[in-house]
Amino acid sequence: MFTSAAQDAPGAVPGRGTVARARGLTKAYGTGETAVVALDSVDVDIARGRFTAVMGPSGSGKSTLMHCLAGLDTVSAGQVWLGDTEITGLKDGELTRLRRDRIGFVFQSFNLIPTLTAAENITLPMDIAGRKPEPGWVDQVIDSLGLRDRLGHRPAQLSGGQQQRVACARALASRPELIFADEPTGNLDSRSGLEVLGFLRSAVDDLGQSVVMVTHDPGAAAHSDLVLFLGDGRIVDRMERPTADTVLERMKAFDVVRGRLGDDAVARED
Ligand SMILES: Nc1ncnc2c1ncn2[C@@H]1O[C@H](COP(=O)(O)OP(=O)(O)OP(=O)(O)O)[C@@H](O)[C@H]1O
Repeated sequence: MFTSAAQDAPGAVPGRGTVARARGLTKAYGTGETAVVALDSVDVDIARGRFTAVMGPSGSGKSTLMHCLAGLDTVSAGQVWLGDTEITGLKDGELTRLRRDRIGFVFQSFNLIPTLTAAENITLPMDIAGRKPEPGWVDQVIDSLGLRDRLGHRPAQLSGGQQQRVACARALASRPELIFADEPTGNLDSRSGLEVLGFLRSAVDDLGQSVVMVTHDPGAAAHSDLVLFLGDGRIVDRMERPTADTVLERMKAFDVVRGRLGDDAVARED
């Protein structure tokens, strides 16, 4: 049975279960008059086996939310869980292991090691952990990304789209509980971007993965199942089955509100 708190949290999907969640998540940078509240008591459930996009105006707290959910940043208040593990309060070493073993990351800038081949990059986190990949799994990931004939290449010998596909394979190699993608198409041309988005989609549909993607691009968000909209450090809206047009319309509403606030500020100065 669901508690009302779980059902009310943005992102919750009854019957799915949550792969990550936060309650009262607050993150402030600095202190005193210069303090910036990047996240303001956020409650969120990330549904297992779904593709969730996070959108919002610049400075609304998207990256901060991702970093706090992924244990890349400490929180000022509140609690964060990955599965049943409360990550707020874990020691640095425990957090490092949790990120390495249970979370996959895809960044805008690929973050591949230039001296290693594609194959070595893909298995690097598992090699560091001293873990053997599940038989057949890494092969399945490599084939579904079309990387079989590129495995011996170094990053500089690959196109941007191919490098990002290697980064996706690395994120998936350990069969993580949750994959975080931070603007994964930001450095790609539209065709390569579509390939990466299609892969993240099939990682959810065909491989049973859970994905959270931060993006500025309504077209990218349209590949997700659910968009969470952040405004001023709070989740202010959610949209199931988004399309590029409906997401764009919702984002325009932020500009209208900002415009009104700007007018009010001018009026006050008068
Ligand atoms: N290290 C930091 N020190 C001080 N303030 C920070 C720091 N990181 C983020 N902030 C502030 O926190 C707020 C949220 O930032 P965040 O990067 O999470 O927003 P965002 O929605 O990801 O923005 P963008 O779309 O521009 O990347 C902003 O006001 C930002 O200036």
